[in-house]
Amino acid sequence: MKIDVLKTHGSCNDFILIDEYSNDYGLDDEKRTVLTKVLCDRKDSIGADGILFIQKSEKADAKYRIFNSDGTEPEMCGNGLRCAGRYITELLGRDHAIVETLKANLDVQRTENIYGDIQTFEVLIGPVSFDVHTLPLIHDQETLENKVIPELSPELAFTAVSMPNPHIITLVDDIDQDQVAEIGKKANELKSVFPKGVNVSFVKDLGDSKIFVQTYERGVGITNSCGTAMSAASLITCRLGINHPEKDITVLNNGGMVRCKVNELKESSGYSVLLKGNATYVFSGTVEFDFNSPEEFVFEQEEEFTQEEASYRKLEAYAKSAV
Ligand SMILES: N[C@@H](CCC[C@H](N)C(=O)O)C(=O)O
Repeated sequence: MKIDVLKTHGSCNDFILIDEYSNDYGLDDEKRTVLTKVLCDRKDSIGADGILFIQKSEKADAKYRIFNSDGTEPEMCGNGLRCAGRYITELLGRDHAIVETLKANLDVQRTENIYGDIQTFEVLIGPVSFDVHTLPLIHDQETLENKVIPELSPELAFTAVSMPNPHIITLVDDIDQDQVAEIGKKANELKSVFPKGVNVSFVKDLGDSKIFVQTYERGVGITNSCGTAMSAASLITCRLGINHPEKDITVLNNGGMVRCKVNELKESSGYSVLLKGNATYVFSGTVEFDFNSPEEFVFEQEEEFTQEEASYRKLEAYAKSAV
């Protein structure tokens, strides 16, 4: 069968988008898992951190499901939601859409460019919960805030939060990528504490409402950035009194930069986080795929979005100079 694919990225967290809204490819979850594992392989395939499947919805304008590169399906993906949101709004000919995700229907909206002429979208991340059962995290208290998890590390203090996918966040003076990889891998092997795995982020405060975030993603590994992690990190710095709710926080990462704004929800005394950033198209093409011999797929590239990529390189350079 022939499947149209679109390569996109949000802060260089990259995804292959497959439109099941307009096309009936007859996919079921087993096939989606096979497609994801084969097409996301960076050595012998297109390569990506995950696949975004765009589908029709009975509750919202459209639905998106994200599969991590290892074939697992998480509850949510912030960078992916901006890319899916751009695609859905373009498909529907609008600037705004409500998108169904596994746990909530979320708002996606085109917004002012984050830098130069870069197409920018904002998404409202939630529901947010500090209740350890929502991750889940096996712990003897209801919440874990700025505390050591002895099985993971004797010295790093973590906060656990679901966005609604599971995150633990630690604030450090300097980020050592090898340590992020080591602790991230360990946390995801520690099933007695994190039965469903966890995204692990290290955060450095740069002052002046700026932070740098590096994440080890469940189901992927180290990525250039993770949207829900950057939203969680912004929230945690507000809880620690480093940053402030209702004020833009610039979040730098290895793939560029986004802006987050933490909203305090008066009615529930909870939070949501507004995540603003690029939704960039890289190339489109088709994949000739036979599920009986998945490894023998043939990919043909059709269009390269060179202007978008060139504009994004300028943002990357700016973000590097801002660290
Ligand atoms: N990259 C994402 C998060 C994707 C899901 C994550 N790996 C998980 O398993 O929870 C983002 O931008 O939020």
